[in-house]
Amino acid sequence: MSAEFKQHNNIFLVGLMGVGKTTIGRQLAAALEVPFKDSDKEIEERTGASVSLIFEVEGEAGFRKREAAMIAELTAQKGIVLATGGGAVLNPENRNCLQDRGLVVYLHASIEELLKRTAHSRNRPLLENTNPRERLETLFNERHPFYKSVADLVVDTEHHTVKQVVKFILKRIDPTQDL
Ligand SMILES: Nc1ncnc2c1ncn2[C@@H]1O[C@H](COP(=O)(O)OP(=O)(O)OP(=O)(O)O)[C@@H](O)[C@H]1O
Ligand SMILES: O=C(O)C1=C[C@@H](O)[C@@H](O)[C@H](O)C1
Ligand SMILES: [Mg+2]
Repeated sequence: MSAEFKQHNNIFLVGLMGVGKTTIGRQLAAALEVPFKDSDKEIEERTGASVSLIFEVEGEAGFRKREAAMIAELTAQKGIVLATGGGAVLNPENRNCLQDRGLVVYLHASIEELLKRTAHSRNRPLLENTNPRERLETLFNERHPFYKSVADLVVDTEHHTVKQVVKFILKRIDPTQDL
């Protein structure tokens, strides 16, 4: 069984908006029969406001503060699958929490694919009122090194189905599992 997983029994998913953290995280948690947590959703529940509204009222800096507190709290738990916010890796303390407390999986897809997946999305304030392709490219260039630096495993979600990705991660946790 993978050492990073065994110590805390946690899986943390990182990657850009639309890459599949929530979709894959839910299915992975169901397969492992453990709770699924979504950092963005936990922040919304705690605050009583959508991510978009938090950005509007408190700015990105206000959101990042709430996110750092939430990442510290959630990664302190054991036995969860956590979908992090796309920008969580920007903060060095978040990166330490993720690296030290679970198996970190970087989900990856091309900008082209992410554009398609986020085309009709709401509640992604960083893609509003902007050229989404340019914005995603900038975010990718800025964040890819951070995603890579925290990741124990990188998985392509563009050329594999959700089911295949889940199976791949499960195998990595426990290679002896017959899936
Ligand atoms: N192979 C795949 N893996 C993951 N998602 C896929 C795949 N193929 C298609 N999708 C679709 O892509 C979308 C991914 O969105 P999802 O909300 O899971 O991403 P996210 O990483 O959580 O984004 P955000 O950071 O904005 O919360 C979903 O609509 C999902 O059905
Ligand atoms: O990529 C980002 O910076 C973000 C991604 C979302 O998950 C949310 O956390 C928020 O919209 C910011
Ligand atoms: Mg999500």
